[in-house]
Formats: sequence, structure tokens, C-alpha cells
Amino acid sequence: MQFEFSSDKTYDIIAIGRACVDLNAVEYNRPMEETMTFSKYVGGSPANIAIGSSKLGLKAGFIGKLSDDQHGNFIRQYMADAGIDTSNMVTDKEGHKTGLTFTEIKSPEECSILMYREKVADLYLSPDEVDEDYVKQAKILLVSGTALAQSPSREAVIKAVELARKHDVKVIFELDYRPYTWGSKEETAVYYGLIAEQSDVVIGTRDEYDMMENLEAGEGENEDTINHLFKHQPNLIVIKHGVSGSYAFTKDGEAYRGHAYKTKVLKTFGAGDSYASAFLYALINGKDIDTALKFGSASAAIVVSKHSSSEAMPTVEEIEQLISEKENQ
Ligand SMILES: Nc1ncnc2c1ncn2[C@@H]1O[C@H](COP(=O)(O)OP(=O)(O)O)[C@@H](O)[C@H]1O
Ligand SMILES: O=C(O)C[C@@H](O)[C@H](O)C(=O)COP(=O)(O)O
Repeated sequence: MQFEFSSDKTYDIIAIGRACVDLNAVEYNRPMEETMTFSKYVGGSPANIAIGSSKLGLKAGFIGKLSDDQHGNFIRQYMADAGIDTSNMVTDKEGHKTGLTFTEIKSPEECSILMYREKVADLYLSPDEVDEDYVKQAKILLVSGTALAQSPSREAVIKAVELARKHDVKVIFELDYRPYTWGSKEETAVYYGLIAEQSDVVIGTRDEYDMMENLEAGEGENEDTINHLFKHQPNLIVIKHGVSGSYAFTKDGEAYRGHAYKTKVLKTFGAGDSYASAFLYALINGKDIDTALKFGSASAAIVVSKHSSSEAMPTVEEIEQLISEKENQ
């Protein structure tokens, strides 16, 4: 199966959601309590995906809200320098702050993130700040699940999805579950289900689908997930299983397996965002799903071997080289 995108659009991908700051532990192999220095990067899953996409040569735009301070300025400048259109990144005028993510790298297998997301600017994006003329110019609207966690960002995303559907823009829903901003699991399941059913492609980890289905982590089955979602809009469902790889299922009954590429892992975060940007790059460029899965896995293998999520996003050449090395081993 090959995915078809409208050819008459200005942007390949417009992402909606948070653009924040990651503070990644400089000293690793120790708990955060003992980490004294952190490096600053732009972060936030949809921002990482936009940066990754742009680095791969896609024309990317972003809809979001930034704090009116040095952190907001830093994010806007970094994203503009990365080639992303920032015209629809609005500045918050009510004193809301940039979300911060501190990372802890205890060992390559034992990583965690600590998010500071109280009253963060990105969740104050309002529906009137989502411009129909902008959304309609994209081949893909990339929706981050976290942007559904609170109003008014929730309504802004629902509006963007409705506009995308109206204007033949494919909706890609990255479940991107972050517990810190949601009120309850039931609430998460309601909004995840609502948007997943209206999306063309859904991407998430098995645990995130369990969240969507209001199950305990580990309880859900891929077959039940696809049987349910394929009764609705989605044509393609991607389910990630960490280092065990990933699966892609199509509505016409095909199933594909993606394998993780072995690499020297520095930390595990950043895998999902790099995977999504390269997977989508491949789909937009008319590559088949097997190749898109390889692109996703290769991009993730590169990013988990480096220090950041955004800055470490690879080029097409780096991805192709890694695939060719691994496939010829
Ligand atoms: N330790 C790892 N080494 C190499 N590739 C990895 C590793 N962890 C994840 N990946 C790759 O990244 C993809 C997404 O990772 P996953 O952990 O499922 O997503 P997320 O980061 O969103 O939780 C996997 O399908 C795999 O290809
Ligand atoms: O998404 C965030 O707000 C934090 C990210 O910027 C951070 O780099 C991260 O945790 C990425 O992890 P991933 O979802 O595994 O790609």
C-alpha cells in the first residue's frame, strides 16, 4: 500500500502542540539528584518531529504558543533556523511559561524524564489562533496527543482536525502520552479515542494504545486495536514496541514488521519522535511501508545514540547509510 497525499499544498507537514525546552543531563550514569549540569535543547514531541522532518528536507510549519520570554524567543529562533515556518507560533500575553523537561540518564536502559508543565503556554493555544488558511496548506497535520490534555489547547486541536478533514489534509495522530498534564486516565481515553477515530494515521506505543482503550499497560492486543480503529477513518496504524520494534497495519489487511537496529544506546528518549519524522518523510516521498518502517527505526537508532532529541535528528543520507550497513551485515 502507498499513501496518497494532495500535491497542491505548500507545506508537507504542519505540527500542532508544544514546543518546549529539554534540559538533558550532561553527566550521565547517575540519578538526577547527582546531576549538576544540563544542556539546553528545543524539545516537545511535535516540535522534535517538525525539526526532524525539516532536517530530512520536508517543508514544515508549526502551530503553537510560546512564552513571552527568553525561552520562547530561543525556541522560535531555533525552529526558524531549522527551516520551520514559525508564522503560526503565537506569543502568550498572559504570563504563561515554557514547559521544561529534565532528563535523567542512569544507564542506557534506565532513562526517565521529569516534566515541569504547570500552566505552560502551549496548553493555552486557543481555537481562534488556529488559522484555516494555514491548516489547509498542509499535506499532513501532525497532532500531538498531549495537546488534547487541557482546554483551550484541546479545542484548538479539535478545530485544526476538523479543518484538516475539510481541506483534504491527512491527519496523523501521534498519541504522545505524557501523564503530567492529564486529569485522569478516563479523560485521556475519551479524547484519544475521539481524535484517533478521525485520523488517517495513528502512531503510538502499545502502552499508549492501552491508555486510549482505558486498559492497564500491557493488557491490550494489537488485533483488538486495529479491529476497532479500522471501523473508523484510519487507514494505517503504527504500534511501537520499544526495542522489540514496531508494526504497521493497513485497513486493507496488510501487516508489516519493523525491526529496531542495534546501536550503542546513550539514552532511550527521542526514539519515538525521530521514528515518527522519518516514517512520515518516507510516506510523503511515496516509499512503501516496509521502507518507511526502516526509515523510522534507523532514525531512532541514530537519535538514541546521541545526547539530544531535536539537535540529533539525522539527515536522509545518514538514515540510508545506516539501513544499508545494517541490511548488508
Ligand atoms: N534501545 C533502542 N535501540 C535501537 N532502537 C530503538 C531503541 N528503542 C527504541 N528504538 C526504536 O525506536 C522506535 C520507537 O521506540 P519506542 O520506545 O517504541 O517509542 P517511544 O520513544 O515513543 O516510547 C522503535 O520501534 C525502535 O525502532
Ligand atoms: O516531548 C517532550 O516534551 C520531551 C521531549 O522533548 C524529550 O526529548 C523526549 O522525551 C522525547 O521522547 P520520545 O517521545 O521518546 O521521542
